[in-house]
Amino acid sequence: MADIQFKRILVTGGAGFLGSHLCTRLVGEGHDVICVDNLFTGQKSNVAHLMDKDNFEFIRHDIREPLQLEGLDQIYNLACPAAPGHYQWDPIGTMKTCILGAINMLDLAKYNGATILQASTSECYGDPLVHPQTEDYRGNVSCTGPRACYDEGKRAAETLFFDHNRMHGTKIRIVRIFNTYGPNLHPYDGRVVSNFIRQALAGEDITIYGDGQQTRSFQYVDDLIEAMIRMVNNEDDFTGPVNTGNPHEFTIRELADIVIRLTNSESKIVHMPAPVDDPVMRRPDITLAKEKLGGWEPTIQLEEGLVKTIEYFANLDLTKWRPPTKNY
Ligand SMILES: O=c1ccn([C@@H]2O[C@H](COP(=O)(O)OP(=O)(O)O[C@H]3OC[C@@H](O)[C@H](O)[C@H]3O)[C@@H](O)[C@H]2O)c(=O)[nH]1
Repeated sequence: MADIQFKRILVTGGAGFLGSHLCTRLVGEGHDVICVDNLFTGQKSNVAHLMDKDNFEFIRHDIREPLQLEGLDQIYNLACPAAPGHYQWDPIGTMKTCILGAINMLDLAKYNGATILQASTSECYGDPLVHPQTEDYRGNVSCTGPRACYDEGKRAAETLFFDHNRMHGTKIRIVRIFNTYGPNLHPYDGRVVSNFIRQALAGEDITIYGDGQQTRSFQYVDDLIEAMIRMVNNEDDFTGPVNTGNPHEFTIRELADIVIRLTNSESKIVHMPAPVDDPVMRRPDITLAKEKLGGWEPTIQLEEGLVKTIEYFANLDLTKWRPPTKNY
């Protein structure tokens, strides 16, 4: 029998920010891609350019419900609202997506003998007391605060992945994704990069929450997609968890100044109250990713990535976009 080069790959959250980039890349490589999304924060327009391809299929489905599919080789489990405002809008629903979604997709992976990747998060480290964050740091996470539905949901999903692996031998991969940005971010996503760019382009006030001295490390989406693909296809059965992020760290005030400069905006900066449990600093240690993922490291630095993202936002017709919730 001829060796089949292309794989059948399920991407949950495939119409979302990250999922749409992943689907585009996998379809372009000739794989048979099934995109599942409930379209809560995902958008059909993100995958519109794939709809007429023979090797792409879109299914509107919520992974909190079981899904039966045959012949899968790989699953990328990306489905979950990721912006704090939107994941806190229905916190019980978010936790169900993390936990029931993980169980349903793990069972599907087991049934198919597929390798499954979990999109985990730097939020597993909570408001970290270790800096930069290494994978063996167990985190400083509130289990009762408003972020817990996501932080603890994602932590529980990691637990389920490892238990499935230990109980059933399911082939698992876990990446902990640090703040990521790029085209296809929802204009009303509510996270800092999309907010600042949207505000700057419209000449509206730039909303810094708190004093702006908190830090984040911003990864351009293409670098993340490369890391995820290398992770799923690694032949050492390296499960992770592995950090993927860009270790260059910026204060939120610095980000605001860069966005204002790159957009030639006349927007003013205003300060608003800091969200509860907002992490004070965040930066990935990517030593493990470099070692295990064939020397992977980010190739696109902040200004270059922001220019591409600003260009995307400048061409959006905002009258065609509906905020997923009022929290943006
Ligand atoms: O308009 C805004 C939005 C956000 N911010 C601040 O910018 C920082 C980053 O906030 P974001 O909402 O973009 O993202 P966070 O880092 O808080 O959470 C993210 O972390 C990693 C991912 O897993 C998730 O996508 C998300 O939870 C925070 O300090 C936030 O308070 C602003 O100052 N103004």
